[in-house]
Amino acid sequence: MPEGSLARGAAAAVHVADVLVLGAGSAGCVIAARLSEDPATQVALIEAGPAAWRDPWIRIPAGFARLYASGKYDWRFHTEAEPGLEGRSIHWPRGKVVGGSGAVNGLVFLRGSPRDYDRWAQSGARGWGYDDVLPFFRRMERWAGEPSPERGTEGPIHASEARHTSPGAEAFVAAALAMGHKRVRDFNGAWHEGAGPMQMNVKGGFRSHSGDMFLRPARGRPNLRIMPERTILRLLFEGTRCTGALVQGPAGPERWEARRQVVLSAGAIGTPHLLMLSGIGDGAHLQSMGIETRLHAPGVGQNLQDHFLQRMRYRVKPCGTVNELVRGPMGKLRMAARYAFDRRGPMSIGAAEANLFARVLPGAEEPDMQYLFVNFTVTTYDQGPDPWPGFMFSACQCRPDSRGTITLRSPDPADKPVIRANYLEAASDRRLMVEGVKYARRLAAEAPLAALIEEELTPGPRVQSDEEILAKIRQDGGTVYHPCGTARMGEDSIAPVDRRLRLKGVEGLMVADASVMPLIPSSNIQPAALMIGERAAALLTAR
Ligand SMILES: Cc1cc2nc3c(=O)[nH]c(=O)nc-3n(C[C@H](O)[C@H](O)[C@H](O)COP(=O)(O)OP(=O)(O)OC[C@H]3O[C@@H](n4cnc5c(N)ncnc54)[C@H](O)[C@@H]3O)c2cc1C
Repeated sequence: MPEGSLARGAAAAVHVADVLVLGAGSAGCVIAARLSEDPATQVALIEAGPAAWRDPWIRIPAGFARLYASGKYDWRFHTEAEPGLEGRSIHWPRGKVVGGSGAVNGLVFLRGSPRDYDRWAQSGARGWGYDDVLPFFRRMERWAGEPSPERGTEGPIHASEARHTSPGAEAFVAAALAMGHKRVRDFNGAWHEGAGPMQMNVKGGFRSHSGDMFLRPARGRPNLRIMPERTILRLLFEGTRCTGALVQGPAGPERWEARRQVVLSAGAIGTPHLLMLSGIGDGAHLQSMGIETRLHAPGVGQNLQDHFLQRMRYRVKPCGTVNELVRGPMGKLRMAARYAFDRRGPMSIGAAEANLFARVLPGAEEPDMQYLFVNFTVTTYDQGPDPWPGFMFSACQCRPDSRGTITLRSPDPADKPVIRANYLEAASDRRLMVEGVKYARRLAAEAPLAALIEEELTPGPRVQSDEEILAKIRQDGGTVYHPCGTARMGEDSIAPVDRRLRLKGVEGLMVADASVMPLIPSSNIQPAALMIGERAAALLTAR
């Protein structure tokens, strides 16, 4: 196999562990921490990014926007020119740091709907229905709200309702109630339709992520080696058994060997990329890249799903939006002082402050759109909040039908893979997005919001017909950063991974991250990635 431009130096230093976890992201940190609870199991965890658990911009919830704009800890992926978006290429940030995307994400902590997991089971991931996965959702979380059989209270990831509600967020929820929605008591409970304050993975005003909450407390264990700043180049094999990985370390190439098990947790982009670099993927594609096919697995890199969104941006009357608060040093100082005083205020909020799940299409049997309220507007994140009072909410399709692909650009591990999201390819997605914008306008016209809004900035008042709305969505729509499904579980012959997370046709290789999701959950997907990490650890320890 070609090693590419990343591999330098001559002989690789050899390291051995019982279990080798590849990728210290949301799922990988859970797996390494859980497996190393057994002192007899030697665990090694390999990660490309640094161990920056105490970086204040990771810890402060509002820091996500700064990390996003700066590109710090980001793999900086981009899609190809998207045909459905007038040829625009979309930035796909992915965490490159211990904690992975969970260390840089927007902290929205929603599992999706119980039905999502029943659909997983129906699609061929038997044993992953809601009743099967619920114990693992409960195991990883520590919910600070009202106790319920659906919620865990003893896990490492802290979850709570937003510690701050702005007048805009209150108006958003009130407008949804005026439309006839119910106020949701627990968005991670049995049924989640309606509106309410956002749940976030926050502990005492700080981000609670698996790098910090699972891995950091485990780092003193003599049987756990955490190896940051190492790029995995490809997997190693003996016959049909995966035996380890070739890694580019700070001082040269390293061979990491697993006596018992390799767990690939490099995320929805990294996992299929590494599989293909290792000769596991569609044979014709691998051949076209000059890579010898070890296993013809045409499902690797297929079935890519993501949540697409359209932002509804508003210029509003002065009402305590972040746009107003950050204007001038005094505003910033006040926000910082408030946060320093009691860890509340706008800096305690991640990507959204309030939420609505709604049925938009006539006859829908369950919510098909998610609306996320944000107490600021940006034209682009790198410019920061707009210079006028403003807030926005995103209309996100819960379960898109369009499917994308991840393929190789070259056999060189240093070359980023080719990402095609194929947003809006399915006619059903186009229709729902258009209806989603129209529904958002009805919400904005309800008295509590209408009293604050001065002007719709995006899509804008000139955009009225369905054709105009769709054209605007193609020009302006974006992503909630939830790629998944690129090495899906299933029983059919195309699904690369079985329901025990084993890569089919290879021994000793488990895949455990967002890539195994057969179908995208209806809302933000990190809780599901954490749940997969818990389940993977349980599958490995129950041998
Ligand atoms: C900007 C942003 C905002 C988001 N907002 C939210 C949100 O608010 N709520 C929510 O639920 N979800 C959100 N998400 C999505 C969520 O964070 C991810 O879906 C989830 O963290 C994925 O977990 P994972 O374990 O599959 O992969 P990741 O957490 O991405 O972990 C993969 C790890 O593998 C490492 N890796 C990959 N390739 C290699 C290699 N070759 N060598 C060494 N290491 C490698 C990566 O560096 C990374 O640490 C967001 C994501 C982003 C990027």
